[in-house]
Amino acid sequence: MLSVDQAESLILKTAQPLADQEISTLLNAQQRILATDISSTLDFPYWDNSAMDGYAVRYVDVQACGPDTPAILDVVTEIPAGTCPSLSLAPGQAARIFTGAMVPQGADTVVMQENTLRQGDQVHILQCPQPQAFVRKRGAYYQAGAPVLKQGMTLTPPDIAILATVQCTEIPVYRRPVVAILSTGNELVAPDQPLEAGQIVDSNRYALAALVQATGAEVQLIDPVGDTVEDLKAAIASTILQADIVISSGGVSVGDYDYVDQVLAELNADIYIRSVAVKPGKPLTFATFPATGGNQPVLYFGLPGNPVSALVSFWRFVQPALRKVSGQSGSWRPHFVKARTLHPLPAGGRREIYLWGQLSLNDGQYEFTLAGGSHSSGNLMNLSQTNGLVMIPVDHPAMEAGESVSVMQVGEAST
Ligand SMILES: Nc1nc2c(c(=O)[nH]1)N[C@H]1C(S)=C(S)[C@@H](COP(=O)(O)OP(=O)(O)OC[C@H]3O[C@@H](n4cnc5c(N)ncnc54)[C@H](O)[C@@H]3O)O[C@H]1N2
Ligand code: MOO
Ligand SMILES: [Mg+2]
Repeated sequence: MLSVDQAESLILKTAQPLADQEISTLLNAQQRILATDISSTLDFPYWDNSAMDGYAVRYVDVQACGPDTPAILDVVTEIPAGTCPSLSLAPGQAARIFTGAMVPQGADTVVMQENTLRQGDQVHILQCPQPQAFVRKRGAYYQAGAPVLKQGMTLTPPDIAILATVQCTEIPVYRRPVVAILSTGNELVAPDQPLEAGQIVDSNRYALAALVQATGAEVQLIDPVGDTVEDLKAAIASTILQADIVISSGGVSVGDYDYVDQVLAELNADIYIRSVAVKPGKPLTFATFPATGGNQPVLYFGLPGNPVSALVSFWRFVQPALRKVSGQSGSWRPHFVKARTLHPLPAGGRREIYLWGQLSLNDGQYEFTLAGGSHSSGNLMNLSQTNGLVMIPVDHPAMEAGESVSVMQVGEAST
């Protein structure tokens, strides 16, 4: 049995980024992973432009003015946004200008309309502006050629605004990994089917699909498979041809109907992990199948069937691998924060324990509220709104309320 750290290292060493790239449009770029650095041949702002509705002036013409001694300038042109000024300002002249419009040659300062008085073809400047006030200079925010977005970034709405601004409309992104989700078990019934005695509704399929989708990968739902070697073998054999990653749940323990490891071996998978010293989630299978068609090997995660075990195993081991395979830069590992536990916690044993609950941020300090009810791996009813899992190290003594604990963040902390 491997320790959690050993299992994590082995998985992350084996998982490699998909090399394949594709082109995304701006409207589909949300959450995609950028495959190259992006720079632009354009400065930003593209040209000197006004930050206010008002008058473009020469600073020297207005530097001595005030409410009782206004500078009086001839308004010689009007420049709405989107037009190119047709003349240069000469001494004593001003241009009527609007927010976003190009500042004309000769002008270096914009006076906001509120500090002026318009009289016919002339404008009275009533307040002396700062030199270069309200002029957004060409290249002030970005100079052509500099990197603006980095390879490996997960694109967010502000990044998409930047891509549009630099006119990058064909965005090189990594192909999204295809992740197949396979539930195993004779007892499984679909959520909309009548439940017979002894059956259980297949919740793992939906929870895992949601978790995979949240990483930006593409979900491929496989029909649930019964506990026979033949059915499982057929299902896994066909699934590995269509997916980059396969996640199954159930059938990885030691029961007579737990066939996943046997089938993987019969299909010539390389099995790296069969169990991990973690609770919940001890029976975790991690294997690979050789690459087909020159791509990366297919990764196989056989998660335990217990609904909480399946989720915790995903958060702890699958999600980091998925981040790496997707081409994300930065740390793929789960994010742990130090928090104050609001409840006493049990002692650790021979396995690293994860207990679920709520992480909140109060006055700059994280606090962890342990979910009430049973922390059995078969109880998913108290998992609702889980955003943190407190980690109790191997052989750690019991903890009192108020002690500092390590919490794996699996959602946004509430405030
Ligand atoms: N003798 C031993 N028995 C068990 C051990 C052990 O070490 N020795 N380990 C236990 C632990 S820990 C876990 S975790 C489970 C893992 O079991 P499997 O991965 O083999 O999963 P199954 O036996 O198929 O199912 C376990 C449990 O989960 C329910 N289940 C399965 N699939 C789904 C699904 N898609 N949605 C919702 N619930 C599901 C299933 O009905 C069972 O109740 O093994 C222990 N046993
Ligand atoms: O490892 Mo099992 O997941 O403890 O219930
Ligand atoms: Mg079993």
